[in-house]
Amino acid sequence: MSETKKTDPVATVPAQASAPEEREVLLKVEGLVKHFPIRKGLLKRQVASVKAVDGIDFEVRKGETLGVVGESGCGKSTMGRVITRLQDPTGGTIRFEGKDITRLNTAGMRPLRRDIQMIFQDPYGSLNPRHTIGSIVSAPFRLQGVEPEGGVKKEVQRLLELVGLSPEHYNRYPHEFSGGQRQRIGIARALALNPKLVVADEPVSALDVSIQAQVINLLDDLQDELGLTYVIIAHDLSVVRHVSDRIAVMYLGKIVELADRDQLYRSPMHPYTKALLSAVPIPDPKRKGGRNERILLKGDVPSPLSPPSGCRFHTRCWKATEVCRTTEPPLIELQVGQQVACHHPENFDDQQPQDTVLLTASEKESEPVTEEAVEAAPEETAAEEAAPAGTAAEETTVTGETGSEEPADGPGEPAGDAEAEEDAPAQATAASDDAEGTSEKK
Ligand SMILES: Nc1ncnc2c1ncn2[C@@H]1O[C@H](COP(=O)(O)OP(=O)(O)OP(=O)(O)O)[C@@H](O)[C@H]1O
Repeated sequence: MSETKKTDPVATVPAQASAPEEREVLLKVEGLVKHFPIRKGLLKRQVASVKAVDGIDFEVRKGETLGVVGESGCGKSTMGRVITRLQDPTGGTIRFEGKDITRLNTAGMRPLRRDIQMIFQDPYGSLNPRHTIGSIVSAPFRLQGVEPEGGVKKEVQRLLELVGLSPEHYNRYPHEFSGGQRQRIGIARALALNPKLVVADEPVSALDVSIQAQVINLLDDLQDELGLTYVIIAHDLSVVRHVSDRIAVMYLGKIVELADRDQLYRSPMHPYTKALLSAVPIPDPKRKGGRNERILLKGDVPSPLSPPSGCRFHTRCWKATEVCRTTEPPLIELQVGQQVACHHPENFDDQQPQDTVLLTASEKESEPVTEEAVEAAPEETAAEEAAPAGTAAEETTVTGETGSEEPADGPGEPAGDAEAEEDAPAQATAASDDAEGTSEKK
């Protein structure tokens, strides 16, 4: 963890020797694209595609935590599954420790399955109820043919202790545990093979708020102890706040802002980031004076089937002008440690100062309002977790690449994706605990 985290109340961690930006790059993603084809008719002709991830670039350095946030449907989970190669990308490249892993097949990925692990959202669905905890946590050893020193049982018991469970839980079954404990079991399984990169997809969103901090703190402690690198996906900025070194904000398949955690919270540059942040409760009322307005994002996230032209956020942005409608802003580093894709950023010089006339729609769109006004209409905050209207589910039948029909509000199962089945069969069936240390989402 970086030095910046020392001040966090929930994360008291020792400072690392080197600053995050000096550490070696572990994962590098360039131009990453994942489109899901939509097929219709008897011949299953492709008629459109869901642009879940639509050209994103980022890197993750050894020992750091990258938080990824955004509203539901913006492509976070898809990004997570593609970078772990549970799903194949449609385009772009993924490099892990300098090696191009974008097109590796199952056999090629096999040794890397030890190094790259995923923790999923649902601690209830991800553990096979018929298997004992010992069998679940030892699955990665079986699958990789690894015999730990001292034997599998001893190692599994050590892992259980590491995640705060008792070694005596070895012979118990998942239903005997609470949600938080089950997520700990999932974490123990993910850590079994001593991975270098852990991608955690909404690791606490299915848990009680009171338990969330404990699990996040556990991940944080484990990172220090084991030198792990994390990508933590969350829809809520307050979840990633305490553990992230840097945060990427996604909107409709794009990264709109990627910045050091403190910079992002102190002076967000993308209006969307500002809106998301304005909905995060401030725990310290003394600091409230600094931020007493919330931004109510009106309307829903547009459909990823046909995202808006230019800047994808322009249909909901209160600052949008003509250039936003016509020209996509590139993600550029406007300030050291802060990349933004916006023509009219907040807290920085306007990038298109000549373009001053607001789009008519923008004038009516989201706007800063006072806390009092928000309290009168709390249901419209940016943090709202409503499913995006106009997603594939509502508009048409979405078929995965197998041609199998699946609802678009929950289509993220690797098993519904032919590519995933072909190239990562172990992960596609992870719910049965037979995955190589991973667990199934939802
Ligand atoms: N297998 C699939 N087939 C078709 N569309 C899909 C598939 N998986 C995801 N999508 C669509 O891709 C878009 C992005 O989904 P994704 O789950 O990645 O978003 P998210 O930001 O993680 O949202 P959430 O927080 O709700 O999981 C959504 O519109 C979703 O319906």
